[in-house]
Amino acid sequence: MVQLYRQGKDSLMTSLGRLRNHIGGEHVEGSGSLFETINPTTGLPLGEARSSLEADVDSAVQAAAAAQRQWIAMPPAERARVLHRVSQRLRDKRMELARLEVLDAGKAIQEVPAADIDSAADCFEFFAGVLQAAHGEHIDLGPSAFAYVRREPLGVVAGIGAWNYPIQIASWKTAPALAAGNAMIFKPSELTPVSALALSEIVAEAGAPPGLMNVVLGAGETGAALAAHPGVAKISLTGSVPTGTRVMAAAAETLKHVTMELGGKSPLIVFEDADLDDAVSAAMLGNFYTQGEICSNATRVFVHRRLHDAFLERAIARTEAIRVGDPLDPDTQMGPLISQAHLEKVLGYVEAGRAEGARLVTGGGRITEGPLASGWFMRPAIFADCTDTMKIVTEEIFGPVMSVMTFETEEEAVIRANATPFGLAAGVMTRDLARAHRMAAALQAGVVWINAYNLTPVAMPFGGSKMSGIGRENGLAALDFYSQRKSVYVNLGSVEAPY
Ligand SMILES: NC(=O)c1ccc[n+]([C@@H]2O[C@H](COP(=O)([O-])OP(=O)(O)OC[C@H]3O[C@@H](n4cnc5c(N)ncnc54)[C@H](O)[C@@H]3O)[C@@H](O)[C@H]2O)c1
Repeated sequence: MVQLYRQGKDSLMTSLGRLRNHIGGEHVEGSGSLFETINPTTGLPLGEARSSLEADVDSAVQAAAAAQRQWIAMPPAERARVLHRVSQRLRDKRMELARLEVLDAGKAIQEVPAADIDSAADCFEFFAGVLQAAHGEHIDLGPSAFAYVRREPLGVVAGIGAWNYPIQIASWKTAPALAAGNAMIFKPSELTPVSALALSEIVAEAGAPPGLMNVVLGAGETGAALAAHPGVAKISLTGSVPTGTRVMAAAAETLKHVTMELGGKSPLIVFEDADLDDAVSAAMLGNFYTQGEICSNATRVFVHRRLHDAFLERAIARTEAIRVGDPLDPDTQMGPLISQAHLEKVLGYVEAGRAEGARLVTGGGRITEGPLASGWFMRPAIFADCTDTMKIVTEEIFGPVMSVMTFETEEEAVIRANATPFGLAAGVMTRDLARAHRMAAALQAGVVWINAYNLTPVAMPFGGSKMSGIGRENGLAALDFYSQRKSVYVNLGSVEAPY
């Protein structure tokens, strides 16, 4: 078999040809219709695959169940070593994998080795480390009884990924799932199917039983088949809120556990005492990293009235200096959006912002000239004079569009920041640490950054509140979402019965 991750050459014209499911250690074609994955830089196909239907998902479930039985029979230290080897192989293949991800997702090569590949490797390393320490409990029930609580795997779990961080999402789900003793069936986004296949090859090469990580390719119908399958004990989805509610409803039919990593419309609050350059840096990271295609992005930037003009001036200058271009060029800071449909959606939001009276102070147009014209490139945009009810301020855009608003008081900032059904993340920029921690407690979000933005070390739990999600990835918390507890009562005396 030609290893997939060796095929990713430097050239933007690379074609990977036919991609196949990875089920039980075999590369097998799905039984549905053909779909293409497009390189967003060129608009040309990067590869094609047949989508997976119920029968394909069923064979993945059988393979995963068999692998899970073998996996859980291996001593924990041996399982931990497999995950360590996955982490090491990810690091060894860092640049090859990064190039594949650039071709498939259009992310700038300047970002991918650290933000995507290292994050994936760090995650396997972290869960390899904690695997042996995932203990149960002992409960003292007096002289003649005790109980213990076993932490047990769920069995076969499924992950469904979004397209913005393909290998990172696959790893953030697979590493804790395997560490907790489960087998994984992962369905990457149909827009970015490549790197999950590379990851599953690496997991197999690292000594996992064949079928411990399976990959089924396809779009919503494949995901729906996973959510409906009675042999799947848990679904972890990274995607939009509408998909999340659909998947959760489907999972309810067979009472599956769920983790939902969904969308957001997160606030960044810049107080009058913040370091101005740091505040602009945080806002840029929270809006323009990965073309603005990040769930936790701070797309509502509340700047204290006194700092507003200076903030805007510096933010505009730095945004106009962003180098948009070929994502394989190490100097490029922003690549193309993921697809033509997504580009049109984002540009539609720019139009909506204008129509509602927000002031477009920079960017916002598609790049229609030169070599970038054939891909899905746009100039990063900033809107000033936004109000809380505008469409650009209330809806997730998932592109490089920053909305800036002003505020006067801390109380006002909290109320306005929380006035959204989303609750993924928030940021606070201030030199006043008492205020920072007051804000952290008051903001309705799964993650709050103080004087930082969008940093996600794998030891820190990540996830959303309100409509942004259920459950947590990363950190020790993730193990709880991939395991179940079994209480065992042990009687040391005689059995007392009233009859
Ligand atoms: N909270 C997080 O950690 C996080 C991280 C990244 C992205 N996201 C969110 O993901 C969204 C962007 O990703 P997207 O456009 O791929 O989202 P999406 O909801 O369109 O698709 C997500 C995944 O769900 C699958 N899917 C679609 N319909 C399905 C169905 N009925 N049943 C099962 N699976 C189905 C898709 O094929 C894809 O693999 C944004 O809203 C973003 O905020 C969240």
